[in-house]
Amino acid sequence: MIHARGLTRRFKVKKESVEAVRGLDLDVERGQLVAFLGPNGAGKSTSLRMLTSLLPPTSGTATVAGHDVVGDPAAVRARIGYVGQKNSAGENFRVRDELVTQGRCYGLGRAEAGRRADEIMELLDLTPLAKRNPGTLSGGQRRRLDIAMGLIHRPELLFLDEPSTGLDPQSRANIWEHVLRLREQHGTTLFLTTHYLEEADTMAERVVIIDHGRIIADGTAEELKSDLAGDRITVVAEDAAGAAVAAEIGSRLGEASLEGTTVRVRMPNATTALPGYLRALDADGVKVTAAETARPTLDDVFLGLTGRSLRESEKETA
Ligand SMILES: Nc1ncnc2c1ncn2[C@@H]1O[C@H](COP(=O)(O)OP(=O)(O)OP(=O)(O)O)[C@@H](O)[C@H]1O
Repeated sequence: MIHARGLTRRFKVKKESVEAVRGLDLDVERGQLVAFLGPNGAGKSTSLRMLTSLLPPTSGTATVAGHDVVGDPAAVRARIGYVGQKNSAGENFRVRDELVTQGRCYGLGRAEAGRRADEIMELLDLTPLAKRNPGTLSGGQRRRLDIAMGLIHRPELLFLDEPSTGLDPQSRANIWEHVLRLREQHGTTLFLTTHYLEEADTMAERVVIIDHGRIIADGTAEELKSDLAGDRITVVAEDAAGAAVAAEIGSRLGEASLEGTTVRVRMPNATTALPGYLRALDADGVKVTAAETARPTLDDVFLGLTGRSLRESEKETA
């Protein structure tokens, strides 16, 4: 459904050249749900704009829904939907009329556009809101309308740029419910960017992480976490001397780091390793005041790969 090779985009800013995307290689099969993650300025939107044929690449190629984004952008656009970060519906018409107008823009006849609007409102639970003006909808309802606008022409592939940003947790969950339903009922391929690591972790079957314009990780959330981050044991020793011994013993089990009286050890299978570790500490006379194990998060994956936290990078560049 998506095949990109060496996709690159440079921007000229004054006399400087900014390499927003550097040689993106990506294959997405039909029906996949891919979350595209990365800090601000990593190149997510630029990649999306190239894949949706809105922005020509500086170099490289991409075939999307069977057509070349540069050679045949109209064919690409007819087969994909794109839901950007900004609202796509205006405020002049009622919800149903907005959808019908959008359908007409895609070349549907009046009756067909009406049928399709009704169908899509049903799918996204917008039917009770058909006569409302978009300006009066809640954030979550408005976002569902944006998604409906992107689906009016039955695209095989839907790009969503930050579909749940700015919504409260309940509305976010509701958007996800609808996105998953879309995939289940229609087999739509979904490619979305999100800032919410937990959402990408639990909802997407594949996570692609981009940083400084390059893909640095690609796999299921589980694969990335066990290959690139590992579990973590944290123990707090009673004093610094004990912590130093705990770090030394920990380094035999995995990658140990010491901060004050806290020792963190990264390793596979922390829960089964913990009892043995605590026994070894006890045998060496180290007094432990707290101990816990944690499964890694996608943020740990990013930290392991770049030495930066995704959340910190977000704050720095925000
Ligand atoms: N039209 C443009 N002109 C100049 N530089 C640009 C342009 N568009 C993007 N860039 C630069 O390219 C880099 C990648 O930007 P992009 O918007 O793709 O990142 P992003 O990962 O989508 O970020 P965000 O999460 O903030 O949306 C940034 O350094 C940005 O400043």
